[in-house]
Amino acid sequence: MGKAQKKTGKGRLDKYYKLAKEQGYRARSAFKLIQLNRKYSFLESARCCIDLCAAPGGWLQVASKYMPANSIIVGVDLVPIRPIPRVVTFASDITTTQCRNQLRGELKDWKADVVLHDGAPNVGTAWVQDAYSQSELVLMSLKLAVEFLVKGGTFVTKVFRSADYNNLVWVFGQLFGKVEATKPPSSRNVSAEIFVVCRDFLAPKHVDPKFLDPKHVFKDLSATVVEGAPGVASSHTQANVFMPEKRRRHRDGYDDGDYTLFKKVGAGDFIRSPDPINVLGSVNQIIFGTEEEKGWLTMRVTTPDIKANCDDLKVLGKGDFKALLKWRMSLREELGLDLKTTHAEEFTEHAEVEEEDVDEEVQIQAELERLNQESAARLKRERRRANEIKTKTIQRMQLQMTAPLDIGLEQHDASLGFGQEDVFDLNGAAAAKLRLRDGTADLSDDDMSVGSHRALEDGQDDLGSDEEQERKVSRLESMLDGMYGAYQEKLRERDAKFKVKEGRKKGGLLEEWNGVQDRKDEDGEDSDASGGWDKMQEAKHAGDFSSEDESDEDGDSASDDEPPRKKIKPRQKVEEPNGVSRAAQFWFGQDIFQGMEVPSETEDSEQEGSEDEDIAMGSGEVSDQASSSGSDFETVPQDEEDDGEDWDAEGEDVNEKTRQKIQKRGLITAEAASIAERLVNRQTTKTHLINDGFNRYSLNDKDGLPEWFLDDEAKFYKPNIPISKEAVVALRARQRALDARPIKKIAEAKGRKKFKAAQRLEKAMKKAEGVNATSDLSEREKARQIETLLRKGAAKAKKKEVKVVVAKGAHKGIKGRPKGVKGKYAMVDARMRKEVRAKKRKDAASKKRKRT
Ligand SMILES: C[S@@+](CC[C@H](N)C(=O)[O-])C[C@H]1O[C@@H](n2cnc3c(N)ncnc32)[C@H](O)[C@@H]1O
Repeated sequence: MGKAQKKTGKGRLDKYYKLAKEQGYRARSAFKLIQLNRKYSFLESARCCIDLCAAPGGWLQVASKYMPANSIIVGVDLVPIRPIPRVVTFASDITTTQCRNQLRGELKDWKADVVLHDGAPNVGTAWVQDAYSQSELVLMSLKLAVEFLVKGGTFVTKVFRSADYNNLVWVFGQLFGKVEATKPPSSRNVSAEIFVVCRDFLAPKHVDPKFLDPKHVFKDLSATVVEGAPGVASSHTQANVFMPEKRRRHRDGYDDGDYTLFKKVGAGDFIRSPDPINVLGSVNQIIFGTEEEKGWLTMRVTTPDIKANCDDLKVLGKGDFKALLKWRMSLREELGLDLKTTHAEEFTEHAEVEEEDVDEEVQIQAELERLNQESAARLKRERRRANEIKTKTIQRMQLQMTAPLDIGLEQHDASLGFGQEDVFDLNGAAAAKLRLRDGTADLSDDDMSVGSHRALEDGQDDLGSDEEQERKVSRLESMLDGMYGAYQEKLRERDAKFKVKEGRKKGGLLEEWNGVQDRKDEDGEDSDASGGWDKMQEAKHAGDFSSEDESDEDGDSASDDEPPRKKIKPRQKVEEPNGVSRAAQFWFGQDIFQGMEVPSETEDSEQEGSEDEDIAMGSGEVSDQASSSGSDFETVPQDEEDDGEDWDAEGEDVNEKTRQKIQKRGLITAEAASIAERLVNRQTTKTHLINDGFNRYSLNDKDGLPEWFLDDEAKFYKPNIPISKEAVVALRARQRALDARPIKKIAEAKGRKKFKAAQRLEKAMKKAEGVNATSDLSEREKARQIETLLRKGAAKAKKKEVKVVVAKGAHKGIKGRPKGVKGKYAMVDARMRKEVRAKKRKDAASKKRKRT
């Protein structure tokens, strides 16, 4: 079996649909006749053709094209057909004598060579029009064919593979010499339709009227109709009300009578029927006709929803059917047809009565059990509450509703538990300790957080000791750091800017002006850690503090002569007068190097002269340059830790990188640009800048402070450097110029657009060639079609908008296109969004759990 095709949506717009559009046919069904004619060639030789059920006129168009000129073509349909050249049409019901008379009027005494019938009952429109089933329609068309066909003529009809099929073919066989059933390629596989081509009409002088009487032809099938009566639906017609979407069309054709009869059932029948599902699946409406049924309408159980559901069962969804069945159950209980459901309370009462009989011991046992259960439930509740609080706290943090600092202050935050008490409520901790010692701790496992557990485990430890306190604090700190990490992670996910900032920080591209900083700042490792104070101290120890003014002078004069950017030089290492850096001195000063000659760094240094200025605008740094002049200061021995800090082998590289970046990109912050401007205009000097570096922000001791606190400080606790209007304007102008430059992506997008346009045009050209090669079209028609194709090819195909329809209210349970919705649509479930979000949340939570 071939792959099932969709009969709705995109499946409908298949190759033949497009071909029909391209070739100007009104319906894709035109290709069915083309293909049938290709196989049996009945049109070319025909002089008169009757098309029964011809609207919108696809078959008529084909007939007019393939039949010789001046032939007679008559089309009939219930609905009017737009005029077609050389074709006579009228609107009529082919099952009526009026139609027969009209045909007679059109043909006069002519006989038709071909009678075509492609009729299908208009399911879902007027019930009257659907009074005949497909098979009956076929028999009616055969009746007309028998009357109007010439001897040897051809009758082509559509038949659905149903139980009637064989009977119909038998009748055809009685009237025609050759009867063949075929399914043209353009007929969809999903459709049960089949075409029967009856050739060589025998034109008997007398046709037994029974051959054309549905009652006789479909006689043995009448039982099915009886089966379809309300309340006793046949298994064939019964719909699976609980899984309507899974219902499949039977391969042997339409369900008989399923679309031709509008069935009603009395509410009484539904309530009393032993098989309510069958009733619901086979009727369209439940009515309240009798007095008894009308009485049910006023009952409380018969809600307005139930009444509305009864009105049209075909539009109901699963929930509505369930409601109807529940309603039926309630009514049956009321009517005494079913026993009332025994309620739980009744059982309880019963149990209580019995309890009086059981002896005291059992009662105590039960009481104990109850208490146990109660306490277990209480514990569970508390645990849940603690979890909720914890989740909320984290959520609030993620939503930036809580500063991380607040978490520590939330004394009742169960998630932080005992450790928190230790830090913020020492009395509480002491009391807990006492309780533990006295053995009066009445805390159950669940009453304690992680912290308290640990406290219990370390029961013997002295909680009041400083070490213990420190341990607790550090535990809390690490917990907070962990939470902060999670919070930052979230921030990073959400905020692209944050990512960029962090990246810059890591890359050592500090953009803000932070005053004079020590060398380590440049590494981006311990930014601000020692501040200007350390720098000053360092300079002092290095013995260059006294020479500052001197170097200032040099610096100033240099800045006077040249623009500041030229003056930017790689950072120099602080050197001792003997040419060895202080760090190297310390290193080689260790015992192990005793007696060895200390190498001179100046030899290897690429730097030229120590008096060079060291102004790094891009990084917002102005660093002092140690003078090489002799020192009047006593060198204070450094402790070992200092050594590590001062050892800055990569410092020069980083500075070089910064310098290169500035050279490449220029000054990128308004602060840096303003300072540069002031330097150029001699409004400030290097000395001033250095002095400005010693401010209240530079002398902060940041050791041991938590990361989140330092992050916050870095954002808000920093000097406010004045920026000039001109600097801002200049930077903006540069940014605008950058923005205006065509970027690679735009160029790529343009290229793609061009490429697609070329592709479209090429496709249109190919189609046009196809049209040109068709022999069926006149030159004029060809020209018109080619023009349309090329026009369409040149235009960009518009993306069709998809309308989203929520499957609730009136749309609930609807299959197929909802009312009033045109074009493409997507049916969505109202719950779906919530469920998808909940699933995402759960997945994320479980992932996180796995990670930790
Ligand atoms: C599939 S369409 C026919 C398409 C047509 N062969 C074409 O190519 O355009 C079926 C047609 O049967 C018509 N029909 C159904 N019952 C009819 C009846 N009793 N009398 C006349 N036409 C009827 C419908 O109005 C509908 O237009």
